[in-house]
Amino acid sequence: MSAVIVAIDGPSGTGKSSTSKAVASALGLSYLDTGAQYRAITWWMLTNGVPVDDAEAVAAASGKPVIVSGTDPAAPAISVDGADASGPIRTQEVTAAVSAVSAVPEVRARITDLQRSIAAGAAGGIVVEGRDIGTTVLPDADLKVFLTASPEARASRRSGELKGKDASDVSTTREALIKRDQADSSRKTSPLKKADDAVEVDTTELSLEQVVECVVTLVENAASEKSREAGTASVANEKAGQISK
Ligand SMILES: Nc1ncnc2c1ncn2[C@@H]1O[C@H](COP(=O)(O)OP(=O)(O)O)[C@@H](O)[C@H]1O
Ligand SMILES: Nc1ccn([C@H]2C[C@H](O)[C@@H](COP(=O)(O)OP(=O)(O)O)O2)c(=O)n1
Repeated sequence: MSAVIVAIDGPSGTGKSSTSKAVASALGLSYLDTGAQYRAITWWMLTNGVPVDDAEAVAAASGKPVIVSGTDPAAPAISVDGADASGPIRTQEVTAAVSAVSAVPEVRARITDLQRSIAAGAAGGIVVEGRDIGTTVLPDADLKVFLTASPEARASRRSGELKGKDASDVSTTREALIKRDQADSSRKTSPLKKADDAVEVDTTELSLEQVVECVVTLVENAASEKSREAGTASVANEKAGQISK
């Protein structure tokens, strides 16, 4: 299969991470979780005493942390200043602060550069998941998928991950999700938005396996289209070469 670049965007709990990892593993592609990068920079701000609601302070510190992302879908990894950050970036404290930090333009510029260089270095192709991959980070991606699901489905999936949950957890999770969606969709710089040329997949009534199957087919079709175009372009170049001789 040709080295395809796949962008998977959508709000929280639509299945981006699970789908992207499974699709990348099935097709031998690299994988990048861009939400983990925004969580990592947020965690660094919190642990270094930067007031996360002060956009100027966040902007001034945005170049300091060294964030390194792994791209193996079977072993997602992220470190900050050399320390493994995969556990700490999933705390409630980070989740509550990440929308504010990721709305700061200097933070986005820095993380976007990092994402583009990782994608450019993935010689065998990559699945990149986030909020603005199709619209801003990789607007020339070979395939763009926008996952959606009802707020109820997303909240019940997310609260299903919590330990010792009770009935009130679903509604609390639902409120927190909706608040984060609103913040992520209404920020000025690169908001959460479906790209015009993205394929929208509503996952509300689908199992994870069905979503993975659907996206694998979309990627395979995009890869065939890409190699067909490359073939057509090389024939055209050959012809142009013969004409110019
Ligand atoms: N189609 C689906 N049906 C049921 N559960 C799902 C589906 N897709 C994902 N999940 C589950 O929902 C939770 C959130 O999925 P995740 O991939 O982390 O979403 P996102 O990355 O969009 O926030 C995970 O526990 C995952 O296993
Ligand atoms: N490309 C991206 C990815 C994530 N973000 C921000 C906005 C999100 O609320 C946070 C966290 O993203 P993450 O994908 O980890 O969130 P969930 O898995 O949905 O909880 O990061 C972003 O602004 N742009």
